[in-house]
This record gives sequence, C-alpha cells and structure tokens, in this order.
Amino acid sequence: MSAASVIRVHDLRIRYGTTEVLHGISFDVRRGEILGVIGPAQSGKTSMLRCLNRTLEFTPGARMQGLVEVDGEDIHRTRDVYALRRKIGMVAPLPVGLPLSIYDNVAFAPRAAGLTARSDLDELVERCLTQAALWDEVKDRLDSLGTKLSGGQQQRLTIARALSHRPSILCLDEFSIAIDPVTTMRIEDVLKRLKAEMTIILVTNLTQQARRLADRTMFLLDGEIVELATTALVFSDKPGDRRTYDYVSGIFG
Ligand SMILES: Nc1ncnc2c1ncn2[C@@H]1O[C@H](COP(=O)(O)OP(=O)(O)OP(=O)(O)O)[C@@H](O)[C@H]1O
Repeated sequence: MSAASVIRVHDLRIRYGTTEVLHGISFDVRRGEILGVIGPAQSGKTSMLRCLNRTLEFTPGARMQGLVEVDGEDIHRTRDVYALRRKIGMVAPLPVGLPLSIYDNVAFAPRAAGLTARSDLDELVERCLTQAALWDEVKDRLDSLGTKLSGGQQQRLTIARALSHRPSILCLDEFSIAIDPVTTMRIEDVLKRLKAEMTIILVTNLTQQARRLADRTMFLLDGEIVELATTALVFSDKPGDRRTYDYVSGIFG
C-alpha cells in the first residue's frame, strides 16, 4: 500500500445471496483527496461504501470477498471494528435524525463512547455543528428537536453527527438527493473545507457534483470500475473509456 493511500481495495466482490453485484474491483483512496464515485442506479456504489466500514455485514445474506485495508490494516482482521467505524464517518442519502434535541443528536455517540464532561461535550457539539455550517443557525435552540429542522438543516445535522468521532475518512452517499440546490451548494462548500482535515468519498448521482468537488472520479457500472482517473480526464472529451464519455455527457444513465 502506497504511503499516500488511506484505503486499498483489492479484488472486492460482493454478493447478496447468490447474486454477485460487485465483480472483483480494485482501487485505492489517497489521503486527503475527494474521491467522487459516479454511476447509474444499482451499479454497486452503496454496497461498496458499506463494505468499507463493515456495515454490509448487518445485511442478512450479504457476503464480501477480497482485501480491504484501511490505514494499512485488513478490516477483517482488525481487533476493534468499532474503532474502524469511528474512523469512517457515513452520511446517508436521507437525513437520519434521532428523535432527540439538536445537541443530543451530536453528543449521542461520543456520550455512548464514554465522553461525559459537559464542557467537553459542549466543545464537541459546537465544533461539529460549525464544521457542518449549521452552528450559526441553531446555536440559540440546541434543545429543540433535530427532526423539526428543515431537510437541508437535518442533512447538515447528519454530517455534524458523522463528524462527532473525528473521523479521518468521511463517506457521503448521495447526500443531496432530498435537498434543494442552494443547500446542496452550501454543503458542497462544507466539503471543500473539510477536505483540509480528512479524506472524502463522495458517492453522487449528480455527475456535475463530482466534477465540481472531486480530485479523482471513479465510474462504476454494473459492479465494475469502468474508469478511475483525475476528474479533469473523466470529464474531458477523451476519457480512457468511451462508456465514461457517454455516461458523463448524458447519452445513457
Ligand atoms: N439488501 C440487499 N439485498 C439484495 N440485493 C441488494 C441489497 N442491497 C442492494 N442490492 C442489490 O445490489 C445491487 C447494487 O445496489 P447498490 O445499492 O449497491 O447500488 P447503487 O449504485 O448504490 O444504487 P443506487 O444509486 O440505486 O443506490 C443492486 O442490484 C441491488 O438491487
């Protein structure tokens, strides 16, 4: 694994029952980059993400084969799967707010992990909400229910929660599916800032979002990587594979 790689995936296969949906893909994720992952529905993007933090194993019948290393450690040999999951923050397509106050949404997981001092929790909640560009809008109503926020605010709250364990890798799965374009741009700005502190994997159904944000872009199609290259090349007139051109220019997908 190159020193620049934070994740290395080799010959990864995923099956649900007898159906294989990822067919032996290999790639690396470089420290500090935003890796965009694009591809039509059902191409295996979400399954691939859920493999990285071993949440795929919660799905009955799901099986993975192949090697996945995070910071040089084989995720299936790790002694502490909880530490792996803390290292990799996940943001789902729809906000998944807990039926708790804004404050408790962010403090929930750190409290469960043993952080109890109010001053530490206050600091952490403010830091995460600030990083998610939500602090100014909610600082005067931290005790209100998170579920009462607008959709875009709830998605930023989800990001704040994902940041509460200080992950070094942040994965976002189609985060803008249910939010308006203005909020989407706002969160894109958040991601540009977070990039200074962490590696980001951005699965997106908006190809132009990958174009705006990603250093490199992976095009996944029917469980195979068609192309993984610099975003400039993927979105150029002459990417490495004709199917990439057809997909990013809207000829199919
Ligand atoms: N729990 C499951 N049980 C059975 N098959 C599944 C399950 N989850 C996903 N699949 C199948 O795996 C394939 C890849 O799905 P996946 O959600 O990983 O793709 P995706 O690219 O993220 O799609 P989308 O953009 O629609 O979310 C699809 O054919 C899907 O039907």
